[in-house]
Order: sequence, then C-alpha cells, then structure tokens
Amino acid sequence: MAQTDKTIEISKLNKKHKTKQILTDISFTAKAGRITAFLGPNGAGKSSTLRILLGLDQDLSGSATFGGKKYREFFSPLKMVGAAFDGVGGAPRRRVKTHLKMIAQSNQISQRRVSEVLILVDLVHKSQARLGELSLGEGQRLGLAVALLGDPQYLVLDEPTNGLDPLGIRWFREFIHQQAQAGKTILLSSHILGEIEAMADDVVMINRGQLVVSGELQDVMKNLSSLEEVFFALTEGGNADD
Ligand SMILES: Nc1ncnc2c1ncn2[C@@H]1O[C@H](COP(=O)(O)OP(=O)(O)OP(=O)(O)O)[C@@H](O)[C@H]1O
Repeated sequence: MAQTDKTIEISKLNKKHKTKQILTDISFTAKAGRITAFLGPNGAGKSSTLRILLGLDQDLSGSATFGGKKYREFFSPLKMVGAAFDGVGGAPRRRVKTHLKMIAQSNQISQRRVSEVLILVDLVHKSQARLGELSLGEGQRLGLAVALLGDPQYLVLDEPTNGLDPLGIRWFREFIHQQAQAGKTILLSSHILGEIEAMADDVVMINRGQLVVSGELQDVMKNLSSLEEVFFALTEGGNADD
C-alpha cells in the first residue's frame, strides 16, 4: 500500500432492499491521522454503509475501499482493518484471553500481541472472565481489543461508546486520540452527539440513506452552537422511519 494513501473512501454507494432504497449515492472519505464520525438517526443507513465497507454486505453500485482496496482483497484483513461491530461473538463460556488467542492464532498474529491489546483496552483484570459474564462496556473493550489485534492502519468502529460509563467514555476518547495521533485512519459511527463533538476531527452525517453534510467539525458547526443543533436542523431531528 502506498504510504500516501491511507484513506477510507466511500464512493457513490447505493443499496436497495427489495424495493426499498436504503443508501443513495453516499460518498465521503475518512483520512489518516483523523477521527471521522459517521452520524445519523436510527435507521439512517450507517450500519448498512459499514457492512458494505467491511465486505459483510453487497452494494448495488459504487465502491467502498481502504487505500484503494476492497476489504476482501486483503490477504490478512485483520492486519489492515480493525472492526468492532455487532458485539463480541464467540461462545459465552469461552474465556476472554482464550478468545483473543484463538483469533490471533487463526490470523497469524503473535500470542504476545494478545497481552498487549488487553493492556491497551484496560481489560487485563478480565482476561480469565467468560465472554458471557462481561458487562456491555467490557464487551465493547473486548471488541476494541479484537480490532487492535493486528495493529491495523484502519479502525472501523460501530457505536464504540455504547454501554460505556462516563469514565469509560473519557478513556475511549483519550484512547482514540492516541490512535489518530499514531496516524491511524478512524471511522466511527454514533448517534451520541455530545461525545462526538469532543472527539471527532471530521463529521459525516446521513439521513434516510442520503448524505446531509460532511466536512471538518468546526466548518459543519459554523454558526450553530452544538452538533445537536446541526443534527436536528439537517435531519429534521427525526427517526429515519418517521
Ligand atoms: N436486511 C434488511 N432488510 C430490510 N431492511 C433493512 C435491512 N437492513 C437494513 N434495513 C433498513 O435499512 C435502513 C438503514 O438501516 P441501518 O441499520 O443501516 O441504519 P443505522 O443508521 O445503522 O441505524 P441505527 O442507528 O438504528 O443502528 C433501515 O430503514 C432498516 O430498516
């Protein structure tokens, strides 16, 4: 991969489910060294976009790439793209460390890295806990640990602060800033606007499957006092299914 191109690029993405248009010409980029927040009300199409980006779903047309490559084109995807999506997975009785070791092993990642990521996400004290015993917030941290296993350039995180307490949210904010400072390309979805304001460099907002605004956080918020105001002004404040 060329060092100059570590951009996540979504270009003219369209998706339909039966006759329902779910995404219409969605285009935006997430750049290296920056935190890009992907925002929109429930049902706006955030997960659908991320699922296509991660090769979990098929688009109708358009493209979604990491440094010009589709997810499925990577030989060792976990070493390029870390994704935290749809919970932890894994058998509920499996222990946290075993879970990470299994994923590391099947992706040719060193066992030493398992201990490293447990420290990174502050979950060492839960390494012998069973997956089924984890709280929502601990599960989020484990999802993050899995995403970080391959020390990837790209991080794609779906609602990463869901279930985190205020301390956990502050921890995540510092953590994700460090990742951006290290030059990673970070795309995270959320509908918790207050947190995003304190976290994001760039924002992309969608509603009813269409892009409503994208750009640097300060530019998007120009003349408005909060991201919440922007959100309500541009998305009619409503649920996408209203
Ligand atoms: N498999 C499917 N079958 C039918 N409709 C679907 C399917 N997947 C997604 N949709 C619809 O597509 C729209 C976008 O859903 P999506 O999950 O992408 O939204 P979202 O922005 O991630 O919402 P949330 O914040 O609630 O997670 C919704 O109206 C949803 O009902």
